[in-house]
Amino acid sequence: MSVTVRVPAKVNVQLAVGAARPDGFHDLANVFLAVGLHDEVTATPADALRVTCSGPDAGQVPLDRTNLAARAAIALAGRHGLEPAVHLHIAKDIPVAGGMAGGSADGAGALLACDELWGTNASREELLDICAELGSDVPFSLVGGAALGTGRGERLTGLEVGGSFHWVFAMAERGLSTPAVFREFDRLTETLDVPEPVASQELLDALAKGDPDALAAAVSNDLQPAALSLFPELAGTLAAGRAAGALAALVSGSGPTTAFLAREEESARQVAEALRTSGTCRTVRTASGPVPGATVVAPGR
Ligand SMILES: C[C@](O)(CO)[C@H](O)COP(=O)(O)OP(=O)(O)OC[C@H]1O[C@@H](n2ccc(N)nc2=O)[C@H](O)[C@@H]1O
Ligand SMILES: Nc1ncnc2c1ncn2[C@@H]1O[C@H](COP(=O)(O)OP(=O)(O)OP(=O)(O)O)[C@@H](O)[C@H]1O
Repeated sequence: MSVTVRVPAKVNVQLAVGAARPDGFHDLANVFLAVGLHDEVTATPADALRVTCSGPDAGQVPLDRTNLAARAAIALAGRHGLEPAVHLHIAKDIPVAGGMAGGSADGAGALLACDELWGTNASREELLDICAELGSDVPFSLVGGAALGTGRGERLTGLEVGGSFHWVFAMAERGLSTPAVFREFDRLTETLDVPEPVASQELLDALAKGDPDALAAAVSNDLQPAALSLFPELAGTLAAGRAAGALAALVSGSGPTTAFLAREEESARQVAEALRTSGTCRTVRTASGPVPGATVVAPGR
């Protein structure tokens, strides 16, 4: 018997960042959109906890108890008085350390897979609680679609989206550490008055209408200057996508993946092709969103 769960990546269409809090985290107005790049997590009974990973970036994924999938299994087992005796296999297609919540997706996926495998029947509320303990992005990986995250990004309100948006993602030659990008944000804003983060009404309206031009005019990422400061070559990738006709070009979350919004599927393909030949990135993918969050795809024997 094993259970497989499919979990999407995310792009942040707005990431408004407040000043550092006493606990080191930052309050956010974080508008997430789940996009059609997926990891799959398969949970199979085993003698002891074990994590394996396949896919082009598998070598960069830790296979010990720091892996978010392992931490999710340990957290669920702990709450239900069980041993986390499970083999978790991650089929990884989401770029690692790319700002697309790849590790978070695996945490949410493992949690749902183990809940199904062990019959723990955790309520949605308990699952979301565990997700929030694992990381700020993990609750969104569970729910998917589109949502506004407040607090450190873990308190979610679902958003209506009136259509599908077409994206191109350019993966960079190396990763960026999320804490390092937030630290660089703190350094760059040290002498500034950082306002309270608020969601943009124009952006929420654009999502609700499904209007790519309006969304392109409203996207923003307060972490972008920090990501560019740590990884200046990303400016060249953003320029190449804009020159190829992208409606908007931005760093995805803490980066270094860059995201390009296109009006339709065909123009997304053209932007992707231009980026592939630009020599400014490692690989290029297209994906649309919103898509559903963590979903059981194969419960079975
Ligand atoms: C940049 C985003 O991906 C945007 O969605 C998220 O804010 C980051 O979410 P995440 O990777 O799940 O982050 P966590 O594992 O919760 O935190 C990693 C580190 O990022 C920083 N961090 C994260 C979230 C937040 N609201 N403020 C922060 O300052 C902290 O240094 C924290 O130690
Ligand atoms: N299941 C996992 N998959 C990938 N990385 C993981 C996983 N579990 C832990 N990690 C660690 O987390 C680091 C960040 O990886 P991840 O792919 O989650 O970054 P990210 O997509 O930038 O995250 P976010 O967008 O949530 O900030 C990796 O360098 C790795 O050491």
